[in-house]
Amino acid sequence: MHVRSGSKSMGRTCRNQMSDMDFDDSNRDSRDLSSTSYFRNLKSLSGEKLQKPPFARPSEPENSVARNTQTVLPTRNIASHDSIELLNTRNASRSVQRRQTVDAMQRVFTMVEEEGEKENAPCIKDSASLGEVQLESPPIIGKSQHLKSSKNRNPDNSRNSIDNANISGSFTPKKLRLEETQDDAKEGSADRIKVYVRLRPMSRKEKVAGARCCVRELNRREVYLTEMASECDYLRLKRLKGRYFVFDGAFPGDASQKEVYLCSAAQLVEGVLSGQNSSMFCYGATGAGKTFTMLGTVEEPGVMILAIKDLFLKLRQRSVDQNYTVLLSYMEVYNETVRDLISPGRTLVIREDMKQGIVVAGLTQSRVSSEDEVMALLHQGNQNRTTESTRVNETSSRSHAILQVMVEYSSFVDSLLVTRSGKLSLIDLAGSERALATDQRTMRSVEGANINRSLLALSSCISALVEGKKHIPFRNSKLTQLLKDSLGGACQTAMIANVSPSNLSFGETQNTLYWADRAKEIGIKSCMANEAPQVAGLSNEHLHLVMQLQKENQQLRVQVAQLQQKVLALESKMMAATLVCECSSKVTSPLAKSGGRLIQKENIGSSGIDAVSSDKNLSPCIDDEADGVSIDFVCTSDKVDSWITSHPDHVITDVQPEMKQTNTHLRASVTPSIKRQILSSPVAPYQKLSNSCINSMLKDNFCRKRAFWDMTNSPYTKSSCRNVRSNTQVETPSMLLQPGFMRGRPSLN
Ligand SMILES: Nc1ncnc2c1ncn2[C@@H]1O[C@H](COP(=O)(O)OP(=O)(O)OP(=O)(O)O)[C@@H](O)[C@H]1O
Repeated sequence: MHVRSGSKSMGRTCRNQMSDMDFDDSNRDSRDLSSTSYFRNLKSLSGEKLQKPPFARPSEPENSVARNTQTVLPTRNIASHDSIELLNTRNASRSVQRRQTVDAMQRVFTMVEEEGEKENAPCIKDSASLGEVQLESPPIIGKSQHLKSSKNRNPDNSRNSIDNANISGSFTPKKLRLEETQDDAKEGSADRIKVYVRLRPMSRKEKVAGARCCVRELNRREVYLTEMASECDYLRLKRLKGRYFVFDGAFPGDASQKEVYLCSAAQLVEGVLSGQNSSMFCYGATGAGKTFTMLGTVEEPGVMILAIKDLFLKLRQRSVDQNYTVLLSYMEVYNETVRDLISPGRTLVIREDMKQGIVVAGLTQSRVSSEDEVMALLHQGNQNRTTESTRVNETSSRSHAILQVMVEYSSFVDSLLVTRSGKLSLIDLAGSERALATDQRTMRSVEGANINRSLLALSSCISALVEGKKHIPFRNSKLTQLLKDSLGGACQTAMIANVSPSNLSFGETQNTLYWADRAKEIGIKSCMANEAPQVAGLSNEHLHLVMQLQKENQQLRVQVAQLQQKVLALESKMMAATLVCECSSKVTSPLAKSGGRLIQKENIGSSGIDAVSSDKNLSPCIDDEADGVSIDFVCTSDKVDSWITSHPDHVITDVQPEMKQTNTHLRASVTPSIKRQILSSPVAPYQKLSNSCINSMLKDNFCRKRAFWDMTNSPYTKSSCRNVRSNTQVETPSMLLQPGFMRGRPSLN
């Protein structure tokens, strides 16, 4: 009930405004009229080309018509006139009234055509600002574009709507602004919300129902709304009511999606790329074309898709080394709850953060790197979005959908490397709808009530912002809470008001245009760009060098991290192996006791080295062999043969002449008992070796086992392991400096 009365009150406001425009014949002599505006009204009321009425007086010369116009319809200086209002000749008889109307139309028609030839100025001058598409200004109605050219007109505008009413030849002055000039629009648009209107084509359903067009787009900025009964029905002209609205842009039914995007949202994408927050939302009655504008279809993608494509294109062009991050989130406000559309689940909570502004806690932020990924996420989100068939729209959105794209990238600005970040919010609001008295309280009507409630809250916020109130009731609904940044913050904001052209939706269209007109007055705070210069005072060349070095540094960091990981892995393996060896040298394996072979894994011979160190006679080194205990030892070369003969069962795996050729390095696979014999017996065939011999042998062995140290320029590198031996005598390779590495390593002296 509250909702309905609210929307009714809005309607009443508009109706009252309309009734204010009724003519009053008693003011006839004192009224003013801007002849050009009057002409425009007549034109717009009477279609493409105003026909001369059949009962006009053709014999009357044109100059006398113009003179008469000056007399009957005194024309003030155009610059001093912002609006016109035609008053109703209530007391005049019907025939007189009709005659007056027709006379006035004819006179003004002639006069304005003369004026138009003199002025002949283009209507839209700033089409270059629309990007690639140079919007022309097709004159929808005759030469009304002539009327737009005067810069002197209406210098102190803040509201741009024009009210008029019945056309009966009676006029009364009304202080309403006629229009903004292009320059005014440019100046004023910097610090206020930009508002656009988009008409959709008449639907098949409306055509079947015999609907007529009640709203027209004029010269890409103005919209004329009229309740006309028939465009050619002059008999009823007196009853016609109409109103002009001037916006930042107006799109007719046949405007393409690209045109709409370039004119309205492309500059928001630019804003985001320059480090600002931008947002855009579509507002209007159900079935007016909001979702079509925002999402569009596969053949005709809407603003969301075009903006994302544009964003990625520009990011690739502008970011240094493709260094950019794009995060995307998609949510809906359904029945006053916020839901994640990418990962649907629990309802989300809105929080207000001092730094970040409005934040939705727990909302998924997906990192995306291409348009295709965004499309996939959008598709996924739209499948989760709540849409239902309603009386008016077969695929009616039952929720407000909000797509947020966070961007961060680095680029060069005036030889400075700058990192910028911005947020783009694209919002497809659910449509307001009229609940009928006969409607049952179904889920649809509950949804409708919630939608209307949030839109009512939005209109309250708009009113409060326009009136400059201290308290803005953003907290009245989830939608307004989420839109707080867009409406009342430092954010570039654009609104597209979608309207149906059908006279069957006159009330909704009037309402939408009214609120769109009000929204135009909402100021926005100046937006500070979120940008951080990285290096100051360097030439371009140096900056490139810095970038290159940063990149190399990054790569090296990755490599170092990878190597560190490898080192740590090896270190842990070595420590484990050391422990196993130490245990095996102290405790006799049960396998050995049973005469079997002891298997030692990862044995690098530390126990053998220990034995040598303690014994000083031998230099055995126990190695890991899969099928036995391997022992390395050195004996004098002349004893090798006799040792081999006396131990025929033991396989000699390696015989190498030792450095000085006097000793031979032997490796034998032996049983543990023989190994003990070798280790404990100081007698031949083992030769007592000097420390230097042992060291050199150990170094050889050590090197062979640890070939991966080659990369560290180890002086122990053998030619067999590595082709190049380093000349640099580095005692300890850099990688060995890893903490804990030395613990398991034998002393080399
Ligand atoms: N500019 C347009 N050109 C062609 N078709 C349009 C246009 N605008 C809207 N339509 C069509 O009108 C119908 C209703 O549009 P849409 O679903 O976008 O309305 P809506 O405002 O989002 O409604 P609701 O608020 O109920 O979700 C759709 O079939 C859509 O294809």
